[in-house]
Amino acid sequence: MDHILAEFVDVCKKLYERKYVVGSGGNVSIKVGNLVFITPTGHILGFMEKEKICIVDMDGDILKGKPTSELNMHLKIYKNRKDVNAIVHTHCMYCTAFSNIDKEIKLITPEGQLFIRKIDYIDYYPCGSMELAEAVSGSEESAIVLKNHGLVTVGETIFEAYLKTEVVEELAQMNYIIHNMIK
Ligand SMILES: C[C@H](O)[C@@H](O)[C@@H](O)C(=O)COP(=O)(O)O
Ligand SMILES: [Zn+2]
Repeated sequence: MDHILAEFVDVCKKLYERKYVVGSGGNVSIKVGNLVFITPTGHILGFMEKEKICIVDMDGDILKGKPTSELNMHLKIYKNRKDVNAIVHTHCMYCTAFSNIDKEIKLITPEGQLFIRKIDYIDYYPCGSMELAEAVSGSEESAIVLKNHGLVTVGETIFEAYLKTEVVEELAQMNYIIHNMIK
């Protein structure tokens, strides 16, 4: 378990380092059996420590700490998708910018084709709301862009969910560059 939590912390720090989140934005979770290990609300991912990781059971009972305000979103995704054991939510700037103008991100790179079957797009719902949780957990895709908010990627492992965040944000950047080159 210790090494799993160490990987969790590493991913949180990398998300912050790569500027996929700033401030206390973003949240991460992993499901191990009936338990969900999840980031605390209002915490800066760049300073995550194992001891700060919250624990919630799949019924939503909080066993440790004060979990993210997006707890319902994480739990609903786990309940709806048995193939998912890890969730990464970030505020990737290029993805979010594309969502603001309702422009789809084309899967133009080999990684995009290989790792991202399709990107789902959902409307804006208030952060932490049950509406947001319902909308995101209703997707069958592994990359979901939240309008004017950010990105959620899911995977069997935390590294798979993390990798998809990197790939989708790179796709968004590449789309942006190409769009501006042909102007
Ligand atoms: C406004 C919130 O920061 C929202 O963006 C939320 O989705 C988020 O990313 C961080 O919220 P927590 O600190 O509660 O995890
Ligand atoms: Zn957010």
